[in-house]
Amino acid sequence: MSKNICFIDGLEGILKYREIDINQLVELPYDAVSYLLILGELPVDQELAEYSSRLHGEREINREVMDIIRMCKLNIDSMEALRTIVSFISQFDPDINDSSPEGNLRKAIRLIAKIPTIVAVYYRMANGKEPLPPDRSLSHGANFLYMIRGSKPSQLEAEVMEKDFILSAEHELNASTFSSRVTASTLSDLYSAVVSGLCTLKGPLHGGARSEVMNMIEEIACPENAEEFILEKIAKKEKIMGFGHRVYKTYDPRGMIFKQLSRQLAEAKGDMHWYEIAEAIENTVIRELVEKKGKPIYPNVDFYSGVIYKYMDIPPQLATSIFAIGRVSGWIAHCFDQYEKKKIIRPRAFMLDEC
Ligand SMILES: CC(=O)SCCNC(=O)CCNC(=O)[C@H](O)C(C)(C)COP(=O)(O)OP(=O)(O)OC[C@H]1O[C@@H](n2cnc3c(N)ncnc32)[C@H](O)[C@@H]1OP(=O)(O)O
Ligand SMILES: O=C([O-])CC(=O)C(=O)O
Repeated sequence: MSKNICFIDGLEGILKYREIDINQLVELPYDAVSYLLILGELPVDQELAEYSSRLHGEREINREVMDIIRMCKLNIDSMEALRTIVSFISQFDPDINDSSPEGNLRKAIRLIAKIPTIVAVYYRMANGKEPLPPDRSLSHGANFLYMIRGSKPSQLEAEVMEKDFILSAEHELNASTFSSRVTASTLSDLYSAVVSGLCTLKGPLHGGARSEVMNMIEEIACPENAEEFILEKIAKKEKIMGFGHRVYKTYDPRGMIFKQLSRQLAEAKGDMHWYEIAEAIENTVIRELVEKKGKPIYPNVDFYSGVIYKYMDIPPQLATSIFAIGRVSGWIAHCFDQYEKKKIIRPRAFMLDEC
């Protein structure tokens, strides 16, 4: 595979997957972006139809898996359930011991297809509702919303969910992808590598920031409270969740798209409340940290995505799992790249001083 999986220019705010700009990618179906990441090229129509049909046909989970999900406690973050269940389902994969590229692709498709079902089944059980079987006729985004809600989403909501998965899908050597790659570098199996990614994504300095953003917005409650809340956090030297990035020293291009999408949802629902709280937070952070202190602390991918979930009635408990549904294609693309290298990743301890 010749094209780089990801390119980031953190000073100019440019992001590409396989040489295609994120602003173009976000207009495609998630299945096409998943194919691009994993197989290296955008699919032609027939290839996309076949890939989607394989993905949509692998969404179901078996009875034993449902029984184990039922045993999870009801009040945990869905990431805890997801991490456990992904580890559990590897034993049912007929290709678990086939590490050929074809065997790995079949495992990849099962993982990408089943992860949204696991999250939705856990969520419905935890809320005392019967789980729903996936609907093969729906896109990745629409099917996920259908499985958690029990009714088909509006076209706008389905499109926003697809775009969320695309914007979350890949980001070079972020902490969770690095974890997955390290696991793959030992030639361990794909399920193990994805479990590594899940465990690392969960932390609040990484994918876990999304649910913290939602909690913060709820705590602030109205736009007039935002400034005082943020000033207090800054005075106490606390980090503001959903802001700052190791690589971007300007506005995260995905943050910009998420902001537009959350405004679009707010306008469509005729309710600017959550959007206005978010904008008041952003204005205060930019004024206090960027303009007054010269620190490049802008909204990252986790900030306005949290606002979107408020408009789609998605609870904080699901936020990081939704990130994982998108990111799994990126983890797998990196694992495939690592499997081809057949080289163990083993940094020296002094490199930690540079982290
Ligand atoms: C999908 C993702 O993983 S995107 C990131 C999601 N995480 C978050 O939103 C959590 C909040 N943000 C952060 O913790 C950080 O910005 C990180 C982890 C994303 C990046 O961290 P680093 O590159 O190591 O930056 P670091 O933490 O060293 O911060 C540099 C300076 O900016 C400040 N800073 C960084 N982020 C923030 C923030 N969100 N709020 C307030 N101050 C911040 C730090 O306090 C530090 O100030 P100092 O130099 O005066 O000590
Ligand atoms: O790249 C990183 O460090 C964090 C990350 O996963 C992202 O921004 O999507």
